[in-house]
Amino acid sequence: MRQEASPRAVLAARKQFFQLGLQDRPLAALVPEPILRSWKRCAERGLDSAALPRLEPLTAHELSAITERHERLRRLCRPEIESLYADAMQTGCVVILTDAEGLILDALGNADFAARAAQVALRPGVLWGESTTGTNAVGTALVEGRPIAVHGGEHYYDPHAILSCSAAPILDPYGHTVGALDMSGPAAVDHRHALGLVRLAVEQIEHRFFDEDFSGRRVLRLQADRALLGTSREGVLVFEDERLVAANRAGLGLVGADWSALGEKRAGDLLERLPGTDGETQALRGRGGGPLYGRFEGSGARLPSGPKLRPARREEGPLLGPEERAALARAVRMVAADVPVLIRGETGTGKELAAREIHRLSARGGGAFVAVNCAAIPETLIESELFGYEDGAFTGARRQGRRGLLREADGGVLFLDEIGDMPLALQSRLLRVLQEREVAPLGGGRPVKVDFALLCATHRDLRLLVEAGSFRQDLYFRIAHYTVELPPLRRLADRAEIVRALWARLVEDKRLTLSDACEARLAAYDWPGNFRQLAGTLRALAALADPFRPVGEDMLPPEVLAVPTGTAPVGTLDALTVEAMRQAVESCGGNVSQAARRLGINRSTLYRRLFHA
Ligand SMILES: Nc1ncnc2c1ncn2[C@@H]1O[C@H](COP(=O)(O)OP(=O)(O)OP(=O)(O)O)[C@@H](O)[C@H]1O
Repeated sequence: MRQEASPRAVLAARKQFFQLGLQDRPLAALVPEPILRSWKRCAERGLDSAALPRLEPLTAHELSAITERHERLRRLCRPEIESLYADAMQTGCVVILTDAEGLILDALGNADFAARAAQVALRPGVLWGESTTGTNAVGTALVEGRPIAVHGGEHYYDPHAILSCSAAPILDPYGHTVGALDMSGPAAVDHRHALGLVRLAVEQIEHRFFDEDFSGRRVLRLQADRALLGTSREGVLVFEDERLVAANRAGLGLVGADWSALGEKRAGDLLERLPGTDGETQALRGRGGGPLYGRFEGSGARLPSGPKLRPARREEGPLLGPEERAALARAVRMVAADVPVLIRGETGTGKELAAREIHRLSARGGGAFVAVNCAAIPETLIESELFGYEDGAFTGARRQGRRGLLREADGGVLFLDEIGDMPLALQSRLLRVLQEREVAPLGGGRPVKVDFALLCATHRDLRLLVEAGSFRQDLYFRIAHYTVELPPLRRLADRAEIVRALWARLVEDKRLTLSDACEARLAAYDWPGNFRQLAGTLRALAALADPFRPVGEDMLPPEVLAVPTGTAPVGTLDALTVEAMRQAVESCGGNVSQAARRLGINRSTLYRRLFHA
C-alpha cells in the first residue's frame, strides 16, 4: 500500500539518491517502494535526473495515425474521461489517456494547467514511458502493472517536480495492457482523491470491454455482494468450451486466480458449481472461497453464432426542450433542402450530439457522419485531413495517398466543429468546395465530385469574427443560413427534470437513486460546463453510489454545495456581463459599433470581452 511521503522526506531522499549515490534500505523509509524501484531502474538506464528529458513529440501526421489506430480504446474510455474531466476542470488538472507504451493520445481538462503541463511536454504526441521520461505516474504504472501516484519530487527528472500525477494501467479482457489513464495537476495542490477516481474509472472502462461481442462464448458475471451484480464492480469470466478465455481483474480475484489462468483453467477448477440457466442469478461457491452469486449471460454456448451477449447500447440522442426539438426538426428539413446548418452554443451544450441527431433523423441517416474538430487538428494537418492528398504529395504523406474527410462524407453529413477556428486560407478552399461541389486533393489530383450535407458548430459569435476579419463573410453567409441555438443549462427552467432524465439515462442500475435534497442541489447549480459537466458529475455519483441508500448531498462536489437551494441560480457577474454584451450585439443585428454605443463602452472592449468569453 502506498504511503504518502512528505515533500521534506522526498527532498532528503533525492539528496541521498541523486547526490550521494545511496540506494539502500534507509531510503525506503523516505519514499514509497515503487518510487524507489523506479528511480533505480532509471539510474541503471543512465538517465540524468538533473538534465532536461529529451522528449521528442510526434509529428502531427504520426500522432493522427496513432490516434486513429487507437480509436476503439479512445471511444471506450470516453465516458470515464468525460467524468474525470468534470472533476479536472474544478481541481485544475488534466485527464490523460495513453497507449500501452505511455504515448499520450488525449489530454483534456483545465486550460491553465494544460498550458503549464505542455511546458514539460505533458501533451499529446509525447511519450511518457518510464525508460524515456523517468519515474512518472503513467510510465511507472505501466512498468509496475498497477495504479500509482507520483507527487512532485518523486518524479525522476527535476523539471517534472511541478507535477502531481495519478495513473492506472488499462487491461483488456485477455490481460494485455492496452493503455493508461492518468490525472495530473500542479504539485502544490493536494488532490488526494485523484488515484481513487482514476482507479474507479479504469475499473469501469475494463468492464465496458465486455460489452463487445463474445459470441460463441459463455460470459459469467459474478459477485460476492449480490447487489453489485450488473454494475461495473462485478467480476466477469468468459468461457469457451468450459475453458477460461477472458476475464476482468475482479472476476479473477473472486475465484482466487490470476491472468495465468486464461487458457489453462476450466470452469470446474475455479467454481464448485456453475449457474445453470442463462440469465438466472444463482448462489455459487468458488473453490476454497466464500459464497458468490452469478449468472450466465447470453446463450453463446448453445447458439454458436448467436446474438450479442449484451446488446450494444445505442448512442442516445440529446435531451431537448420543446423549442430545441422544433429547431432540430427544422434543421432536418434544411438538410433535406441542402441548406447548411450552424449549431451555436457554449461548450458542453450538446452541439455534436445535436448534429448527430440531425444526421440520424435526416434522409442521409444511412450515410456517413464525418466529424472534424477544426480546433483540435493542428493547422498544418487540417488541410490534408479535409481535402486528402495524392501519392507522395509531401514528406510524411502515406504512399497510397488519402481520400480526405470531405470525400469520406460523400453521401452523408460533414460536421465541422469549432468552425470559427478554421484558418483563413482553408476557409477559402472550403468555400470553393461548397460552391463547386467538388474536391481537388493536395498534390494536383483531378477534382472529384462530392455530395454531402454540411453541419457546422461553434461556441463563438461568427459575426464578430467576421467583423474582426478572421472569418470570411461570404463563408459565414453560406454556412449560417439556418442557426440552431443551444441554450446553456443555467438558462433552462426545468433543470430538476433534466437532472432526473439524465440520471435515468446514464445510470443502468435502477436501484441507484438521488435523494431529493441532492437533486435540488444539482438543479440549483449553474453548470458552466453544461451537459458535459453535469453528465460527468452524475456518472461519478453513480460510481460511488450504494444500491440501498439514495445519494445524499454529502457526496456532491463543494462548488455544487456552495449554491444555496431554493433561490434562483445566478451566473457569475462575469458571465452575466458577457451575456448582456451578446444580447446587445444580437439586438443590433450584429453591428458591434452600435451595440458598444448602446452599452456605453468602447468597441475594442466589447470585442475583447466577447472573444475571450
Ligand atoms: N442535450 C443533451 N442531452 C443529453 N446529453 C447531452 C446533451 N448535450 C450534451 N450531452 C452530453 O454532454 C457531453 C458533451 O456533448 P457534446 O460533445 O455534444 O457538446 P458540445 O457542445 O459539442 O461540446 P464542445 O463545444 O465542448 O465540443 C456528451 O457526453 C453528451 O452526451
